[in-house]
Parts: sequence; structure tokens; C-alpha cells
Amino acid sequence: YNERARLIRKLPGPEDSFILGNGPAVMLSSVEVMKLARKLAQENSGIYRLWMYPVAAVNIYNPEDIETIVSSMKYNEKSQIYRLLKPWLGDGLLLSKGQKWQQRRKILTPTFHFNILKQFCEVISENTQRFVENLKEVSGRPIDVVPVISEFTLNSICETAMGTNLTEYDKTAASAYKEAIHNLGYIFYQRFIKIYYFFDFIFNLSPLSKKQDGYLKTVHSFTKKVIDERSAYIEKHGIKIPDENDDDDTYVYKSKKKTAMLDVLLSARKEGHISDTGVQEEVDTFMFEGHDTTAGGLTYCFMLLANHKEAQDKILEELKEILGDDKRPITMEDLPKMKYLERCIKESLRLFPPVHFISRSLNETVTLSNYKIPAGTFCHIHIYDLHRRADLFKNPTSFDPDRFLPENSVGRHPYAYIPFSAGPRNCIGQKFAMMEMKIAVAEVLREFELQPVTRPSDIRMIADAVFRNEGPVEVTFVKRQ
Ligand code: HEM
Repeated sequence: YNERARLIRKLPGPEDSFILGNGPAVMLSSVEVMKLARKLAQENSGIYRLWMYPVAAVNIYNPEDIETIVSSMKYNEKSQIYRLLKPWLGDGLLLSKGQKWQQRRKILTPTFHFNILKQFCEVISENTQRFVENLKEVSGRPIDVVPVISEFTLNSICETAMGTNLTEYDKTAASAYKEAIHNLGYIFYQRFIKIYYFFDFIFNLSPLSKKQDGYLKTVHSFTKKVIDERSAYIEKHGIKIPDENDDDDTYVYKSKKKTAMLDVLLSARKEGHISDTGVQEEVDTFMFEGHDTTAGGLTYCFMLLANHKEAQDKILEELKEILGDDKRPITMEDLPKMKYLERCIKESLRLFPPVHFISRSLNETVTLSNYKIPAGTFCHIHIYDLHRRADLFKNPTSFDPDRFLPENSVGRHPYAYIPFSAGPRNCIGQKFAMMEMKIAVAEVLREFELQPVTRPSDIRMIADAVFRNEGPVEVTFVKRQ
């Protein structure tokens, strides 16, 4: 009943109870809580409030308010929800704030420069060949694409950014790492919806906390091994840090070990700009953000293409125009020519955004949709609901890549489509992600026709840090003659 609460109360929102607010109403199963979020988005028109006990959250899914928040440095501090990821990712780029974030972003931004990505393209292409070979073994049978794709994207981020080839690695360690990440996501969600787990002193006494410790140990020892291995390699062979101004020939990663990001971090560590812990935090952040997100992007893209044969045919036609009958691998120069394929990927990121929800802590009062929102409020941005607004995307649930044709995008609000977020805290890896997804989809379609098993309407979103389906996402890959 204080001034802040009176302001929040002016916002539309579901009925709440005294002190508990909407807390009990969101204590639902992982699927039901997501359904509730979609229902609230349907019932409101771009903004609504929720009380999680005494904590107020403003939920937005309209481009104007999202622009106000994400385009400004004033509101770029992540909300308390991300605190739940802290034991895992520490002060890595995703979670850090203030000067630490600025300094780390400055160190890491050049590692995604075009010239460096160009070297990565070759590695990803080789990796895709292995992925395609694995798919040949299951050709003609429906398979759950989630595990095979996440293996591919984990291999790709490890080999490019970290210089570690997982195929030469202990396979059990890599799969234990992936499983631990999955389980950490589940614990993250439990702590999010069950208020008592939100408080460390209660959570630390729970059996879930013991489990989390075990998963963290698995994840951290895996990433530490990656760092130690690379450090030992550099100790022996020296290091050449790629410079964004270098021309292509000055740093050709023709050695077996190719990397950029981790080398840059290790070099910054040598110069005293980042500590051992700092390096580990960034490696944890990039290994997670760099593989689970692109895995989600590819999963739903394959599922949608399987359900839209006409789109597959058009992609193939485009590839034929670019590559002719040449069987050579795809290169960096080919990628900008794959315009239709790019639209298909964009459309699948619209319908199934791998990062469907982000959240900020409002440290200053802000006006959103003519409501004054007091400092101290959480601001949840629902990318999923934004992308499915009928006033921004005609027939929003239908798969229509051509809605991204320049002529069909005229007049669309620049913040209507933000799978990689936007503004100063946007995704640092978006070019890497688009490159990886384009290569993977193109190479797979050259070899296979995708046939539908899971339908878009079968997808039951579960609450997690990244978009996941309740069950498998199945596709049949049929080898082309
Ligand atoms: C389809 C793939 C991807 C999607 C949809 C995606 C989406 C996003 C989004 C929405 C954010 C903003 C998060 C927030 O505000 O809380 C973000 C941040 C971030 N992403 Fe990505 N991402 C993808 C791939 C990648 C890749 C491949 C990497 C690394 C190689 C990466 C690294 C990061 C990092 C480090 C941040 C934090 C940036 C900062 O706060 O300065 N992402 N991503």
C-alpha cells in the first residue's frame, strides 16, 4: 500500500491475494506455467503486472516499451532472476554489470569480427560434415533431433572459440556436461517458480541444492579441463592473438588447434586484465550461451522445414544457383547469397525464439505504455509473445519466411523482432549463430529430405532459460538419391 505499490496497481494484471500476490498462482508444472504466461499475454495488450509475493514485476511484449528498456544503458542491469544462474556462470558477460561488464565486453567483442568468423566457417563446415555422416546412420527413421543437434553445436563452439576438439575428447565427459546443463536448467526453473527455493538459506538446505552442487562440479571441471588444455598448448607453442585489422593471411589457423576467444582471454589474463576466475566465468558463459541457444534455433528450424516441403525445395533451388553441381563445402562467401535460407532461419527464430524471455531490474523510474513504473520493479520481456503479435505479424502462427522480405518489412517496428535482443546488451554471438545455422541447414538439406514427425502444434513449451519442448522433437532425415 505504499507509493510504489499504488503505481504498480494501476497496471492491468490478474487478481492477486494479500501479501502472496500471484505467487501461489504460478506454482504450476513447467508446462502449465508457460501456458499461463501465454494466456496472460492474450488477455492483456502489451503490458501487465504480476506480484511475486511483495516483489512487483512488469511484463512487456510491445515493441515501444521494449525499445525504451533495451536500447538504454540506464536499464541494462539483469534482474534478480539471473542470480539463480550465478553459481554456474559467475560474473560472466551474461550476468555481470557496470564496469566489469563494459571491460569484458570490450575484450571479447573483437573475437567475433568478420575475419575471425571466416576462420570459424571452415571449422564449422568440417564439423557439419561429421554431423551429416552421423545422420546417414539413422536415415529414414524418425529421430529426436535435440541430442544430435546439441552435440553438433557443442562441438562447434568448443572447436572454434575454445580450440578443443571434442571428438578427440572423452565422450562421457562431454555428454555428462550436456546432461548437467539440462539439469541445471530444471533447477533454475524450480527456484524461479517456488518462492521458498528463491531464498538461498532455504535452497541450500534442500536436496535440490546438493544435486546442483554435483552438476556444477561436472560443468566446471569440464570447462576447467578445456582451459587447462589450451593453456598448456599455448605454453608449448606460443600464441598469436588475431587482430581484427589483420588481413586474412596473417593468422591462418592451419594448425590442428584453432581458437580465438579463449586465446584472447588467456592473453588478457597474462596482462592482468582478467583473473583465473574471470576466464573460467567467460568460458562457462560462452560454452552454455554458444551451444544451447543455437541448438534450439536449429531444432525448430529443422522441425519447421520438415513440415514445409515447399520451403526445403526453395532452399535447394537457391543452393543450386550458388553452388551449381559442385560438391564443395560451403564457404563464407556463399553465406550472404543464401537469402531465402536466411529468411527461413529468421522465421523459425520468430516462432520459436531460443531465448524466449529476458529480464531487467529497473534501477530508475520509467514510463511504459503511459504507466509510471517505479524503480525497484523487475521488468520481464517476453520475446515469444512479442513475436506472435497479430498486429506486428499477419497470421502470426503460420510459417511464412517471406514476411522478412525487405518489401514486406517496411513499416515494421525495429523492436518487433528481437531474437538476439537489441541495444548495448544484445547477443554478442549473433553473427556466429547465424553463420553456424546457415551452414548446418544448407549442408543437411543438400544430403537429406526432411520429413515431418513432430508438428508445430505438438510443441509444449517448458519453463527453462532456453526454449525447450516437453518431449522429443522428431524429424525423419531421408537420404537424397
Ligand atoms: C540462435 C542463437 C542465439 C540466440 C537466439 C541468442 C540470444 C541472446 C539473447 C536474447 C541475449 C540477451 C540476453 C539477456 O538480455 O538476458 C543474448 C546474450 C548473449 N549471448 Fe546469445 N544467442 C544466441 C547465440 C549465441 C552464441 C553462439 C553465443 C556465443 C558464441 C552467444 C553469447 C551470448 C552472450 C555472451 C550474451 C550476453 C551478452 C551481454 O550481456 O553483453 N549467444 N543472446
